Amino acid sequence: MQTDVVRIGTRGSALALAQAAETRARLMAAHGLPEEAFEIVVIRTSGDLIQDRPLSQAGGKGLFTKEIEEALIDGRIDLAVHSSKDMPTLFPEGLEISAFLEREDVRDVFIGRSVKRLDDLPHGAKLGTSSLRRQALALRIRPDLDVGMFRGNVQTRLKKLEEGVAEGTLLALAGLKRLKLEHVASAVMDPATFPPALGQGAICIESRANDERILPLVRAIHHKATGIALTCERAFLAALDGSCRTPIAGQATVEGDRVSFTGMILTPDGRETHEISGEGGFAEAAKIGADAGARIREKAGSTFFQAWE
Ligand SMILES: NCc1[nH]cc(CCC(=O)O)c1CC(=O)O
Repeated sequence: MQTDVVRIGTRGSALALAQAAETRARLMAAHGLPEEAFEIVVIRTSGDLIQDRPLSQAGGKGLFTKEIEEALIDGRIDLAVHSSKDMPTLFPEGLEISAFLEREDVRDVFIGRSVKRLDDLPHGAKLGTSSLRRQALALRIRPDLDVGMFRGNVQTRLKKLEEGVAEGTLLALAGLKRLKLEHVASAVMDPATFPPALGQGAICIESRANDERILPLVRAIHHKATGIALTCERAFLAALDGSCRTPIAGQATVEGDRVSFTGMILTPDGRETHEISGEGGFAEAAKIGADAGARIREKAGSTFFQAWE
C-alpha cells in the first residue's frame, strides 16, 4: 500500500544519500521490512545552493536542515536523516531527535597533494578548508599556513585538491568511510591536539514529536551510548551558543556507565585556546556538557568571545 511507505528525507549529496541508505538498511533489519517499504526523498537545502562563501557568513548551521524540517512538518516526509554536527542545538516546535545511529570514527584526516602530513606542508602552503574549527586548529600548529575557502561536498573538495587549488585539506574520516573513500586520507589527526567537531561522525534522525507510527519504528535503531555522548556534546554547544562562527571542538566518550568530555574553544587564528574536561555518570550527560560550557566561558573571559564578533 503506497500510503504506508515510510518516506526518508535527506539532502542530495553523495554523503547524505549514503547516510539515508544506511538508515534505511538499519530500519529494514530491525523490523524485517523490504526495501520497498521505504522511499528516499531528496530535498535541496540553502546550504547546498550557497557555494560562494563560508556558511558561517551565510547564516550557519540551520542552512542544511531548514527545508528538510519544513518537509517534515508539512508531512512530505516521515523522518529526516542528518549529520549531527550540522544540526543546530535548537529545534522547531513539534520536531525532535528520535534516534542516533552508532557513531563512526570521530577523527579528522589530513589529505595532502604531495605530502603525507599537515606538519610536512611547505612554509606558507595553502590549506583548503572553510571550517573555522579546522582553520583555528591548523593555524595553532602551523601559523604560517595560508588557510582559504574550500566549499562544496566531499567529492568537490577532493577534485579541487587534485586540481591544485590547495596543497592539502582536512575532512571527517566518518564521511570518507561512508563514501568508501577512506583510502584518499594521508594521515589521521590526533584528537588530543586536533579535536573533532561536536557531533562529528554521528547520524541522527529527526521526527515529528507526536508521530505514533514512526517514533517506535525509529527508536528501535537508536544507539544508546551514542545518544548519551551526543546529549553531552550538544549541551556543551548550547551553553556556548555554538554556531559556525565560533571555533569549538570536543568529544564525549562513553565507557561502562561513565561519560567523559573534553572541549576546546579557540580564536580563529588559533593563537588563544582554552580547554576543559568533565566526567560523570550516564544520567548526568547533559549536565556535564552544560557545566563544561559554563566553566570554559568563565576561563576564557568575555574578551575572548569578542575576538571574532
Ligand atoms: N559539514 C559537512 C559535513 N557534515 C558531516 C560531515 C562528515 C560526516 C560526519 O561528521 O558525520 C561533513 C563533511 C566533513 O566535514 O568532512
